[in-house]
Amino acid sequence: MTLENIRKEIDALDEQILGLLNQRMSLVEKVIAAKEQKNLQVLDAAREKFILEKIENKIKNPQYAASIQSIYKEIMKQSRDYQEQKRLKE
Ligand SMILES: C=C(O[C@@H]1C=C(C(=O)O)C=C[C@H]1O)C(=O)O
Repeated sequence: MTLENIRKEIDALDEQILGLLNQRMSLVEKVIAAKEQKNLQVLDAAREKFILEKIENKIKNPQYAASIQSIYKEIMKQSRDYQEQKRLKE
């Protein structure tokens, strides 16, 4: 496989990842209102631990584990930061 072809596949996957991240953020938007109704704080450490454990079991190559876990930690951090920013604006 040539570099050009590999990058074409990466670009196609990035399209999918972007679509999913857009969907994830719009669900985070709904989480904000749901948590406010129940008076819950933004951070739910138990939920994040559950997500990270679930992910760990789905990683096919153990060599990717640290990278994928870091990506997920960052996704959840950005999700929390977004929620906090929204709360500050209200
Ligand atoms: C989105 C939520 O808020 C936070 C962010 C999470 C996430 O991005 O998956 C998970 C737990 C919370 O710390 C949630 O509570 O579901």
